[in-house]
Amino acid sequence: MTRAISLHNVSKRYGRAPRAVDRLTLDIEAGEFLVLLGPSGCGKSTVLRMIAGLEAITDGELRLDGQLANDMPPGDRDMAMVFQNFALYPNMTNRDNIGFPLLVENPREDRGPRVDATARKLGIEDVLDRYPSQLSGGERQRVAMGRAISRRPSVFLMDEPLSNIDAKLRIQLRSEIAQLTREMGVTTVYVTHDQAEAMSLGDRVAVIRGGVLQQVGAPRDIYALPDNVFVAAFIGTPRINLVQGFVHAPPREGMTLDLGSQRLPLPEPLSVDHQLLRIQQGRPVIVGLRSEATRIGLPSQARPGEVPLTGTVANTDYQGHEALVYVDIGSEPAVVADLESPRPDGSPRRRRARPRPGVLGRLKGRTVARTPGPPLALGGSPRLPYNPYASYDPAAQRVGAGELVVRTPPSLWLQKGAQVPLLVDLAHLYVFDRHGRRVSPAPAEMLGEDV
Ligand SMILES: Nc1ncnc2c1ncn2[C@@H]1O[C@H](COP(=O)(O)OP(=O)(O)OP(=O)(O)O)[C@@H](O)[C@H]1O
Repeated sequence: MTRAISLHNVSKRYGRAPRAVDRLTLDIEAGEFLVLLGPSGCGKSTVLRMIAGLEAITDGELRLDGQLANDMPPGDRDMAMVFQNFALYPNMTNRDNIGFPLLVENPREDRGPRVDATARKLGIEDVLDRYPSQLSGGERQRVAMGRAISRRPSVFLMDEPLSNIDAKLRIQLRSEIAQLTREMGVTTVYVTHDQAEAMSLGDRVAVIRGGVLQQVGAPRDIYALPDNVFVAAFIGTPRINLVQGFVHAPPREGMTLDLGSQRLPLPEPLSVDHQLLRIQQGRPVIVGLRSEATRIGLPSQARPGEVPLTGTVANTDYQGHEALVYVDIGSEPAVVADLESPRPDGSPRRRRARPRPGVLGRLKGRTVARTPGPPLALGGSPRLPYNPYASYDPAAQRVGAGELVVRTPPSLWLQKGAQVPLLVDLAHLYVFDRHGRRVSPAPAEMLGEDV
């Protein structure tokens, strides 16, 4: 059996603190694999714990298969949880750990066949008679998974189950989890801060920020059409290039996006999306270009839909199969607050090196993190005059200088400071308004479509 989970306007407040989860509405279909994705402290685990019944719901409704379940005891919900720290009983063998939920369910039943079948599924038959301390991290997590699946629950709740495992094994276990849960057809709610994990696992991904649901959809859809700048920045590697801009649309002249020292011309006749940008005339906007939107090429090599820019190579990041070239186009970065909020308890869980906003961005980030509704996009460092010959400043990289990341073949070696011609594919251009909402491609409601 598998069950549908429905959260309607669910909030959680701990004492007098602002809501850790703020009016969350989400319908999870029976058999669906839904990922809750967001930065540390955004409320993902709290949502999971409320679904499990381990945390009381302050406001709103939780329904399981349509039945109100706010006050249903955890034991009656038929859910199994897998945590990041494995949570195995150290003084029990792995066999007993896997069989423990079966023992609780029915002490008289012979657990052997089900434990063996579970272990076979997870490839851990050889370690059943050892203790958890005698296993590697990956094996321990498989035992934890085994304990969760042995009694065939109707829902799996997984809280960062792979975050204590090294990168290579994590990818292997990730595909094992995907296969296992699909085979079993059990509704799964999976919490992670890792967007790559979310994109590869989820039927749908729900992006949360500061306790507020930002967007929910299939991975392809939220990548292609992020509702706001936070979702755009959180999803995708390398991170989307975000720079500050202005819409320049004088009467009887072509429309351009002013990116600082350069302008991006929008080709005539204007597409519907670009026509609608006229509303933003004179207002600051955020221009988003994913790495696949930009390539190095001469204006004469432009394909239909591509427009030229120029830039200066700021840095090259050799990746083996490709190189990421950071090109300074003389624009100002748009810093998105709260992409990587520090863990409140300061514990070292899942730290990843990422460009961090400057002090101003971090301070502003704290104030907007709890802002319900669309996130604010904040300015970066003060604007400096564009100097193509200026030497590369690594500090500028850390605060997210207004550079474009361009993917190139690894054989192309570009020297720092070199001037490069760029071609921007306008099919991959995003524009967000000053509140961070996507305005191009135009959202369905702007086009008068049903949403
Ligand atoms: N028992 C608690 N008492 C008070 N505050 C809490 C409690 N549990 C969580 N919080 C707060 O609620 C907020 C959301 O926490 P939660 O653990 O749900 O976030 P998260 O997105 O799962 O973060 P992480 O990925 O770091 O686990 C945080 O600000 C956290 O400090």
